[in-house]
Amino acid sequence: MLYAKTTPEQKRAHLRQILTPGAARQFPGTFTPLSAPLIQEKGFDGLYVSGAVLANELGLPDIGLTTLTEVAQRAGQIARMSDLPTIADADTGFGEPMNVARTIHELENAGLAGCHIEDQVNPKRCGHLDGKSTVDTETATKRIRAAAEARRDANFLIMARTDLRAVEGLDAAVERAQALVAAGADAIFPEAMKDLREFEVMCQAVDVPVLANMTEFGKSELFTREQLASAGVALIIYPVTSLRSAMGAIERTLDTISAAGTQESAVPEMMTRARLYELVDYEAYSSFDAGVFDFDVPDRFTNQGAQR
Ligand SMILES: C[C@](O)(C(=O)O)[C@H](CC(=O)O)C(=O)O
Ligand SMILES: [Mg+2]
Repeated sequence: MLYAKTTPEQKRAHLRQILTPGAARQFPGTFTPLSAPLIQEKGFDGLYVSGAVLANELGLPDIGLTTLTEVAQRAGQIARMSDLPTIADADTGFGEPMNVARTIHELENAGLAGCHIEDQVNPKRCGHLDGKSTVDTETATKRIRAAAEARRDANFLIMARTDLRAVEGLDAAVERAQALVAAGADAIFPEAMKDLREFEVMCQAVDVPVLANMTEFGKSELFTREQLASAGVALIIYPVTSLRSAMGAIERTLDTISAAGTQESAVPEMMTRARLYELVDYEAYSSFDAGVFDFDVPDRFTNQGAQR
C-alpha cells in the first residue's frame, strides 16, 4: 500500500549486485507510476525512466526541453512505487558540471538507484536520429567526474552514455567509454550500436557493466535477452516500449469510437476495472481504513472521557 517498502539505499545496493557482465537484466521503461507495480509483478529486474518518454508525454520532442525538476519529480514518483531499482535518463546532466552535481543530489533525493549522463552537445537529440553532435572528451569526462564526486550514496549508479558510435565510429566510442570509466563511470551506455558484435567489442573493452538500448525504430536491431547476454551485456532497457504500446492502443480505440459510435469492440483489449484496482491495491486501503475506523480508543483519550 502507498509505496515500496524497500529504501532507496537498499535498491541501490541491490542494483550493484545484479549488474554483472552477461546478466542481461531487463529494465522496461515506464512513463507512469501505475506501471511500476505491474513491471515488478511480471518479474523484471528494474525500471527505466526515459527522457524521451518524459518529454513526449508532455507533448514535447526529446531535445533537452524538460527540466531537472520535472525529471526528478516524475522519476521519483515512479521509483517510490516499486521495490525494484529505478534508473533515470539525465540527458546531458542539465547544464555545466556544477549542474550535473546538483542533478545527482536531486535524483538521489528522489529515490533513484542511478542515472545516465550523455556526451551530446546541448540541445541534444534522440540517440538514434542522425545529425547529433558530441562534446570533446574533456567536457564529457568532467560531467562524469562531477557526478561521481557529488553523490552521497556510494551505491548510486553513475552511468556514462556515449553517443560517439554514430558520430565517429566504434573505435572512437570505445576510446571514449574507457575515458569515461577512468573518470568515474560505474557503467557504460553505448548508444546506437549497429550489431551484436559491436556490443561484444564494447563489453570486452571496459570492465564495468554495459547497457543495451533496445528501442524500437532505431539503429540497433531488437536482439533477444539471450543474444545480448552472450555478448556480455549487463542491462537491457526498453525505454519507449510501453509508451508506444499505450499510444498505439489509444489511437486504435479512438478510431473505433469514431467509426462505430461506441468503444464496445475495443473493451476486450482494455485493462479491466478489477485489474486496475488490483494494481492500485484498492483492497489494502479499504482494510487499512476499516482497521483505523474500528480501532478502539480508550475512554480517557476521547473527548467524552476528558469531560468526565
Ligand atoms: C534511451 C533514450 O535516451 C530515452 O530517452 O529513452 C532514447 C530512446 C529513443 O528515443 O528511442 C534514445 O536517445 O535512444
Ligand atoms: Mg534520452
